Amino acid sequence: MVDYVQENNIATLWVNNPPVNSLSSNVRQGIYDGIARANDDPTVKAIVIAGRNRTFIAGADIKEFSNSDGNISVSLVEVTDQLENSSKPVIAAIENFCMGGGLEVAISCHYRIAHHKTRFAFPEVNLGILPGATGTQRFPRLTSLRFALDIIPSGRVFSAEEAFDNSAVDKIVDDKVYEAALNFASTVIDKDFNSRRTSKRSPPDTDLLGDLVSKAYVTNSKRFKELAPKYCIKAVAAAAKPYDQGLLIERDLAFQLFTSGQANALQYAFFAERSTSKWELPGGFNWKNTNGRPINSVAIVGSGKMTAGIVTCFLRAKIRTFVFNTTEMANRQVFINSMNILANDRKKRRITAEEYYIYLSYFTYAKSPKIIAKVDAVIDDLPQDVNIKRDIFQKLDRICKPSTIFCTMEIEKIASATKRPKMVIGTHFFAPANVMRLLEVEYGPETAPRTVAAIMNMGKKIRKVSVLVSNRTGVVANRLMGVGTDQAVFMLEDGINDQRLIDNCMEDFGMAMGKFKTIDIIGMDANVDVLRKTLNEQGYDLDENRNMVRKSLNNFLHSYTYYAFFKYGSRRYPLFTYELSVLGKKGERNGYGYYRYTTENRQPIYDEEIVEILKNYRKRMGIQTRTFTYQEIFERCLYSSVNEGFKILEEKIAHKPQDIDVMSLMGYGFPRQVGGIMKFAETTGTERIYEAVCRYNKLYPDQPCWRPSKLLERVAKENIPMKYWGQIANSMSKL
Ligand SMILES: CCCCCCC/C=C/C(=O)SCCNC(=O)CCNC(=O)[C@H](O)C(C)(C)COP(=O)(O)OP(=O)(O)OC[C@H]1O[C@@H](n2cnc3c(N)ncnc32)[C@H](O)[C@@H]1OP(=O)(O)O
Repeated sequence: MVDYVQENNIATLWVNNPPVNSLSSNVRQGIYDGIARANDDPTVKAIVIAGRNRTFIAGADIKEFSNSDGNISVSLVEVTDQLENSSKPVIAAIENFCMGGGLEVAISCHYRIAHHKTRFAFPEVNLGILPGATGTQRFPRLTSLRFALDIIPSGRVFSAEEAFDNSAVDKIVDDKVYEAALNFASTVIDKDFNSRRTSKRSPPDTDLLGDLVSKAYVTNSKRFKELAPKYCIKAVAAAAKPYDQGLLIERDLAFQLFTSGQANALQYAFFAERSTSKWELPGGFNWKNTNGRPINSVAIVGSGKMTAGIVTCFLRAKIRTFVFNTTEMANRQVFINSMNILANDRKKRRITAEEYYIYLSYFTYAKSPKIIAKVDAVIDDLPQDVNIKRDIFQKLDRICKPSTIFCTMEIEKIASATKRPKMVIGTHFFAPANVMRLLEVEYGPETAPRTVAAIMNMGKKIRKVSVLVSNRTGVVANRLMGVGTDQAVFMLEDGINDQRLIDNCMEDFGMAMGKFKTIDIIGMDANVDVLRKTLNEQGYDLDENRNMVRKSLNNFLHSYTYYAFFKYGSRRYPLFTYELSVLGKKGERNGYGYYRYTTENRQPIYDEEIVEILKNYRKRMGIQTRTFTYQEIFERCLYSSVNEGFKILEEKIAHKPQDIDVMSLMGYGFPRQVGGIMKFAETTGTERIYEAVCRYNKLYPDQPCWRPSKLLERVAKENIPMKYWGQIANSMSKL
């Protein structure tokens, strides 16, 4: 784990713990013992600490936080103290990742040499903790309170150049960092390095503490539903005190965070996100035993609201991207929109000017389908008309090379229209595609495992978190969270006179956005399209029937029929959204939705008109209003999604609860500090949720989302821990 190598009078401690050299217990012990050995050896005059696997250290071993292997070794605090107190100078040779505990190790050394491409960060805040191995005390002393208050509460990654500018590293090299560190070590041998002991210093800007702390509170306020950002600020502020006092404050705050449920949920989310790439198919094919051809070129066919967002994902990954539309104007518009997205990235310094031009050079117009004949994948962005899609994909089937994969959301309909059903798969991007990291990948009954492998690898290449699901009815993430949205609409219809009440309840819980604000952002049309499609599949024409009713608005009999129609058999549908859309409300896009929006300010404004429309609607529908408790709002919006999540598992649409959690976190702004909708179920208690689901099922028999999932029932009754839910679902007979 840590190799000790001596060359002339310099000892090197090589940290070797692939893939990212995390500071597991053996590594900590290895560094500690290595420093002691070098200090005891009179032939050693200086020590270099470096990382094998072409990286320094990416931090503490996160797995050990919740799952200690029982191996008692030194703590990271003891390691950092041991490094600083070394009687011989210690030089850190830093490359690739220097994060969290790795950065705490580096700043406890006496000198730091870094490769110019190193990525530095204190990402602890994203795991619900703080740099509790003296990082909050040493970092501001080495750099400044200003820089530490920028870096530690935000967790943002910073470059070697920024590190150098803020005195976090002493030298940057373009190549061979280890050799540079050895050379540097030979220049400091026998020199006094006492002033290099970080804990002995004071931050250079303690006089500015008040202003800096206030600024940090303002900058990070959006994340204050999480405890860690606030605690990070408090801990860094304590660096203005004498070191020992500051350290006590750091320990106290770190302990509180470590034992909080939020830290547990955030660390769970870290691994859940990574677990989605370990996909499995029912036949035993999986990410390990299946290879897919690399996707080096794609064609996006058609253009809509999301096209430019999707295109830029591929451009940023340097994948040749063809945009194929029948009109030159449509192609040009996609190019302009993509250019605008990249220009914004450049403005915000997410990419350099050079990268901007390189990325754009991967864009190509395709005026004729022949130009895209050799692409590795075609992505469907055509209008929602299945006949148009089938027609175009039939043509492409004849033109494209046999290995070209077709990505569409209409898997079965396109598969049956082509001679390559094995090469047809679903890819669902979430809007805005250039920002949202979730990619839902859907396999159909005939999709080949190697097609799945190719598209899952493509997802990784374009930096998406790809979740594999089986194709049944539409987008799985929408199904998961959509049931909660329907509940919100029903409660509004049934008596809540202020949409903000439901939205505030969800935002207080930590959702990025309330249910009605989400409908407005996604767009009324998109929401209504789902409803229209569902009813159409059952032979019911939503618009035709509404027109019929409109002609006789005050006719009670007709209204009653309308209501009965919409209950459609015994099922209730969230029609108020449709009602608003018919009145011309499109959501944020045209400024009118459940809220109002102005062109200057896209913040939702409460719209009293909604209550008036509601009152008329209720009258027409014969709805008797009633009151709602906060608890009912909370339970109906969230527990309905939990029940749906269990159904998605038992129907084998998703493979494991982590996949469902990632969909809720990355597709719908579920609070990360709760871990995801399934983790929420575990924390709340499945028994409690099951009881509520059964209760609502009795109360609302016209809402099928409350039929209790068999899996939830079993898990609740037998009190089964979450780690077995996927296994149990897989062992249940297919529904
Ligand atoms: C009073 C108590 C005092 C104790 C104080 C302790 C203070 C210190 C705390 C910490 O250091 S917390 C950890 C801080 N570091 C991080 O959060 C970094 C996490 N890792 C990443 O962000 C990324 O992995 C990366 C380093 C940027 C690399 O990204 P890349 O996309 O290249 O690879 P990944 O797929 O993300 O990871 C590969 C592989 O490695 C596993 N892994 C990564 N980091 C860790 C880690 N810190 N601990 C354990 N495992 C880690 C990751 O899960 C992947 O594994 P597999 O999924 O492939 O099995």
